[in-house]
Amino acid sequence: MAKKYDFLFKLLLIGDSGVGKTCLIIRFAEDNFNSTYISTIGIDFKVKTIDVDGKKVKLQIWDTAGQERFKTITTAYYRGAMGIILVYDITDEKSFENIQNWMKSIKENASAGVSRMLLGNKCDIETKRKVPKEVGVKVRKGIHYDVFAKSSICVEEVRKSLSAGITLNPTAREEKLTPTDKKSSKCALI
Ligand SMILES: Nc1nc2c(ncn2[C@@H]2O[C@H](COP(=O)(O)OP(=O)(O)OP(=O)(O)O)[C@@H](O)[C@H]2O)c(=O)[nH]1
Repeated sequence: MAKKYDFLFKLLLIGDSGVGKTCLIIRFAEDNFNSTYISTIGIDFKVKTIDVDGKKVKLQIWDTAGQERFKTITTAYYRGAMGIILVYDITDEKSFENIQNWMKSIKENASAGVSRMLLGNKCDIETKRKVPKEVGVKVRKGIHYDVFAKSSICVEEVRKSLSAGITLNPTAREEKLTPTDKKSSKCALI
């Protein structure tokens, strides 16, 4: 059977429980939103194929449970990830403070030099914002986005940046993971 993609990338979403990781993935993969909160148990994934420079790039996006009790299961998936997306809720200061702990967890469990992206979710409820936009940018130094899974507009911006951040290595064999070349990308991944 003919292969439907040229490259496969594995991405992982991490962050506190309830920040909206599942909603972001559903918005990204299915362009949908559901306000009912069903906490993720362990780990799940969705697949989305995007076009980058005329190549079909299959993104396998892993959704991890934010709850502490699933940490042993979820950290086992860090190693295989090429990009890790850290998510916090802009209306929840604690979820932003905890980004430091999630970063520590990346250091301990992921491959060295894995690309990272920081997303502040739920910016549709700007009136309840607790984490100033500038703080998010300053703390992480790299590129940072405020998004909302509730609308596809913000998420579309991230999709474009993800595409720009993915650098396809022409010498890599198909189906092999290709590391993001941070120097040459514009780059959503920090
Ligand atoms: N207003 C608003 N609510 C959101 C947004 N994204 C997610 N939510 C809500 O936040 C709640 C939690 O969303 P989830 O995506 O399940 O959160 P999670 O981070 O996957 O949580 P765990 O699976 O427990 O780790 C749900 O009630 C969502 O409807 C958003 O952009 N705006």
